[in-house]
Amino acid sequence: MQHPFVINDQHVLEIGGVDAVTLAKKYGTPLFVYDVGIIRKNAKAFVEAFEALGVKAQVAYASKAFSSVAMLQVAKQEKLSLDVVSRGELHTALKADFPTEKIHLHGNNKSQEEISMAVEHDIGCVVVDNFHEIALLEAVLKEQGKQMDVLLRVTPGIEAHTHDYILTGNEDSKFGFDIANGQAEKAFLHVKDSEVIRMKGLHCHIGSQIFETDGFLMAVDRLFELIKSWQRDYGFEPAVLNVGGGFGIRYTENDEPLPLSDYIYALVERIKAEAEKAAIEMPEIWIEPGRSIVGNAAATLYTIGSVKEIPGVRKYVAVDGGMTDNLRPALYKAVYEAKIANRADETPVETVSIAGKCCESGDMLIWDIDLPKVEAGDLLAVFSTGAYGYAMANNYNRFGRPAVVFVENGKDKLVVRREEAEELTRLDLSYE
Ligand SMILES: Cc1ncc(COP(=O)(O)O)c(C=O)c1O
Ligand SMILES: N[C@@H](CCCC[NH3+])C(=O)O
Repeated sequence: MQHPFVINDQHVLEIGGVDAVTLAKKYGTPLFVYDVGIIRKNAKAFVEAFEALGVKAQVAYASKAFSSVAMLQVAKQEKLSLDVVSRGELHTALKADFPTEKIHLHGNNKSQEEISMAVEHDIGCVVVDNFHEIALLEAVLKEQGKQMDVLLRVTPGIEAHTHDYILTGNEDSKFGFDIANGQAEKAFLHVKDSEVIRMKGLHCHIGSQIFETDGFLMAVDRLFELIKSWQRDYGFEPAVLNVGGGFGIRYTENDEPLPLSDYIYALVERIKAEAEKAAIEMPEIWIEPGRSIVGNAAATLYTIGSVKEIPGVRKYVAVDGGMTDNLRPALYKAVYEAKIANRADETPVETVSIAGKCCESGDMLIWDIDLPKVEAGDLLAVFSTGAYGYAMANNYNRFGRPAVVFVENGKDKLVVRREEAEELTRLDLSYE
């Protein structure tokens, strides 16, 4: 299935029960449109899989994929926990009145300010990443007279490259404590003896956009090797195992995502078996899905402007957005599918390339896509833009960031206002 939306009898794409032409007229373009029902369905798929297996779990939405007050309110309604990686993401969570005990702070270089804010608001846990941070956290905790649960982020030496997994002897990563070279154990020994840090368990994250369960299972095996040795040497038993995010979604026909519950069934089975072998109590399982919660829930609507044909070479179809609202094609050569939203069931007749409007030749949203004959004023819907789209939006060329609309059961609501040109000078100070 190319996209999860409906084409109505006026031949127009509908998202969450509202047609794209109406949305574009009402809110302008470029416009991120989320079908909130899909976000809820994705969240429930994880939560209900754990419930069905009777396993204690936390599904922490990785808010880096798309953070806004409305999004975090939906996450809260769906009983998710939350992974934040910055002061801004934590601030957004507080604005959304997210239960602080369900917030986990991540980051490979957390500042004293971020750590202080987390401790001040009594968040649920800090995922510690390096020795510098352990010292900062201890100092802040002592200063505020508090204690904090932590997970130790370890690098298990497994790197997932979508379909294959590479075992690297010496993990080359800016994140976490390496298991192989003993850093993880050194950090564990420090944390275990701390008066203010409570060692709750282990965390690992092997990558993103992963389509198979094998990589996760290999990571679980590595974690249990570690747990068994720490259990033998120090009597350690983890209360929590956090295996990160990375569950893959469909961008194009080359992507074949698993049902989200499949990852959970496989993970729980392996963790149960390993816990039994190690004769320890089944730990709580935490996961941190980002992309798989929001990625396929949104499309971006653009208005087509200039159409430039270079005979025998290429037809460039330019839209009113580009790398400022979707950096992924320029950054990762990411590939997307799209449709002309106002004539969504028309048969493609030509191959064109979709250009953004930034002053960069590399600002291309889609190379070589088959579309019906397009003209200025047509509406282009690019699918699966819900994760790392708005989140990585930027102001290059001083374009304002697009608006975001949530649609559910035929009702649309603006949840992030469009950034207007006047707002782009709000931080500028005069030099006259
Ligand atoms: C630690 C951590 N957790 C969770 C995620 C979310 O990943 P995804 O959006 O692929 O589920 C990431 C990003 O890769 C991450 O670095
Ligand atoms: N931003 C990336 C993923 C980074 C995942 C976070 N560690 C993307 O768009 O695919």
